[in-house]
Amino acid sequence: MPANTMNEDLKRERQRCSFDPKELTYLLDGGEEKTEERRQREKFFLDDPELSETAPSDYLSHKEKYEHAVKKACIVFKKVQQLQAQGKAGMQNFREVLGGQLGSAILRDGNPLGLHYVMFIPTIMGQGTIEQQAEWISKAWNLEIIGTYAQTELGHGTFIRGLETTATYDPATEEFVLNSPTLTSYKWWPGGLGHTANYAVVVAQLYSQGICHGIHPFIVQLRDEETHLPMPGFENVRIPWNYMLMKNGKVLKDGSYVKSPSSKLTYGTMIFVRVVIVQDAANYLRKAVTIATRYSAVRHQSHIKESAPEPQILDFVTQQHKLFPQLATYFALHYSGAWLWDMYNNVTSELESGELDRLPELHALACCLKAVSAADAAQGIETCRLACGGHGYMSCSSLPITYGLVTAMVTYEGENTVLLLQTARYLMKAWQNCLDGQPLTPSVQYLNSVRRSFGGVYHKSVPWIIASMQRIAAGKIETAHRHMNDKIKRGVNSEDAWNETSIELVAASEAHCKAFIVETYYNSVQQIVPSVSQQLGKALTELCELYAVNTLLKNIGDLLRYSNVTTGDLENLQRWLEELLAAIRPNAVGIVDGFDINDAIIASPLGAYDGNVYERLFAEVSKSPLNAKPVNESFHKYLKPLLKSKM
Ligand SMILES: CCCCC/C=C\C/C=C\C/C=C\C/C=C\C/C=C\CCCCC(=O)SCCNC(=O)CCNC(=O)[C@H](O)C(C)(C)COP(=O)(O)OP(=O)(O)OC[C@H]1O[C@@H](n2cnc3c(N)ncnc32)[C@H](O)[C@@H]1OP(=O)(O)O
Ligand SMILES: Cc1cc2nc3c(=O)[nH]c(=O)nc-3n(C[C@H](O)[C@H](O)[C@H](O)COP(=O)(O)OP(=O)(O)OC[C@H]3O[C@@H](n4cnc5c(N)ncnc54)[C@H](O)[C@@H]3O)c2cc1C
Repeated sequence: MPANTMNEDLKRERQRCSFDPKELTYLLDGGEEKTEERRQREKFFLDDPELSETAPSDYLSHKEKYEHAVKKACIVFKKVQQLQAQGKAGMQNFREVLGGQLGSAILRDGNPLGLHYVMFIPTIMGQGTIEQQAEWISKAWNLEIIGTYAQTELGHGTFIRGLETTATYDPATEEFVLNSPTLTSYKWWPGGLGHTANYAVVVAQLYSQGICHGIHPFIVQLRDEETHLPMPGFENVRIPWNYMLMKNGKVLKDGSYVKSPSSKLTYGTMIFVRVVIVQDAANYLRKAVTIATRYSAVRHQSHIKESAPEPQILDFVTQQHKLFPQLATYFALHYSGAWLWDMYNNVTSELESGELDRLPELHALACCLKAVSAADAAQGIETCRLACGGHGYMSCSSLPITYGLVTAMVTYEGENTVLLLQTARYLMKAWQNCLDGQPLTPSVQYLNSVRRSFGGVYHKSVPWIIASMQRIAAGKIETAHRHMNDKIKRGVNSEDAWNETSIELVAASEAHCKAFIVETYYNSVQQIVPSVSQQLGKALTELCELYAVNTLLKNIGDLLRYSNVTTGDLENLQRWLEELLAAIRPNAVGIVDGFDINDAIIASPLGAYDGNVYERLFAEVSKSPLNAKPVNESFHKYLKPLLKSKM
């Protein structure tokens, strides 16, 4: 590949961008100094020859991939320790390196230590007493032990009250006896459980004095700390009394049970991970849209005008309509994720002082935001793959693997439909409160105002769109509530009525979440615009408008059903969408440059900063061991005899 050449199209794109991409980078990182720190950190990891790929891991066997990942995870851990020793690694850096964008670039096929950091340690922090934290956290931070989070069983993942593993307290020995007596009670899915972890937080049904007290977390040793040989299986495994994490519910030594202030505090780690997922989903989407946008600026094909040269595919308006909403969705999820992270931290500190009032609202928002961000990011990444035509299908484009990682988010940490139904429970209660004139929590306040006014004359503004989306959400909430109650009035019991109404309940929950995202995104941009250059402010505003208009237009049916919008208004919205695509077009490459994603993290010949797409693609396929010899052995072994036998 010619050294230091920059693709001419990308050069031109960069010249025509109306703002300085560096300003966007600093904004997203939280300041120039933070950008510099991040870049240094990335360099520290990515320039390490032991961490850089010699050959793509696609060509390794399953076993080799695992061993490769463990080796790299250990190198990463040692490097994090070095940073910590220099006072350069805070919690956020830890997250970024062990998971997140940087981590997933280094550990492309997954991080064997991921669950240790994202669930094992947070569970001990959230569910352990001070003494238990003192005992386990430092061991875990220093990797003297490796943990995982073993909740899901072969038979139950969603319905955790149905878990079959039991932990029965024996006051005679002051021990718990753990049992997974059936095939369906086998712990199944926990990350790192197979070969990496030697400890786990095991979620089991607590029995004491003959009474079942529901699910609780226990620390269980899985493997010998020296030999790593597995401990005997889950049949009558005895663990000491203080291995039950007892910050919330507890068993006293005599076997009496002390209830937690809320049984749902046991579910705290799941809320934490759902919050993290919103941010992660956004980051994966921005990587995919960076790849697809740069590629679309470099790729020329077909004609807009027969008389003109083949255009950049980014000039097709349909291509813009595929990609620019994904750019905007990144920002929408980024700001909603940041908002949720703040709320999570505030509510968590309230919980520490015994205040539980805001837990239901946090749970309702974390559930729907996790569901919508995972689904939208997955769909957005798939759209980016499709937007790259055949080359997007190649595994070296990084788009298929990115989609694979994000589509898993739809299922883990609470399957999306199930989580949307959790939010719907909250919304049904909120609507009843609204009807009864009871106070509403901030995220559902809009129900009151929407109930008072059904209409609202179209004007070309995001606040009008927010009001329309809230109207749709309130309409769907009201419809689901009414239909469910009609069934109950007709004699259907409430559980069956819930199930029979669940399609509408899920739709209500999604609509509520989308309205929340648009409003949060808009408020965030309103706050940012005065502090940035006029050019960047304009670009950020256009993206926010695009997200709002596009989201509303995707719900035309709902808009017609729940508001007094006219077909003329819809035409205006369509025109506005097209104007925004045209306005964003000159800045598209500048925006993805502003994400400042290192080429090694992009890891795609289609999306590198220099735009040398074809040269990089060629270099990539040359790495395949299949292409090392001109004739593969299978020709002599199978094809040739077959060809001969036909002659
Ligand atoms: C220490 C810091 C470390 C920093 C991090 C450092 C490094 C990190 C390294 C890397 C990270 C980087 C990236 C990580 C990104 C992604 C994560 C990667 C991997 C994750 C792998 C996934 C792991 C898993 O999947 S673990 C298993 C998860 N399982 C689930 O989620 C199960 C889903 N099911 C449930 O949650 C529940 O069963 C349920 C569906 C909610 C139903 O529960 P149930 O008890 O039946 O409740 P019910 O419906 O009857 O409702 C009762 C009542 O309770 C309320 N409720 C329910 N849940 C909660 C909750 N969580 N909180 C509060 N309240 C809750 C519910 O609304 C009801 O209320 P009401 O009666 O209506 O009032
Ligand atoms: C990549 C990956 C990593 C994972 N890591 C871990 C881990 O580290 N630790 C751990 O403990 N677990 C882990 N899991 C398990 C994960 O949390 C569960 O798979 C997830 O919670 C979904 O549960 P399930 O598999 O039982 O799905 P199911 O509940 O069986 O879902 C199947 C279908 O049933 C529907 N359904 C189920 N219940 C309802 C309902 N009440 N109402 C309406 N529809 C319903 C769902 O919507 C879905 O369509 C992981 C899973 C994956 C895929």
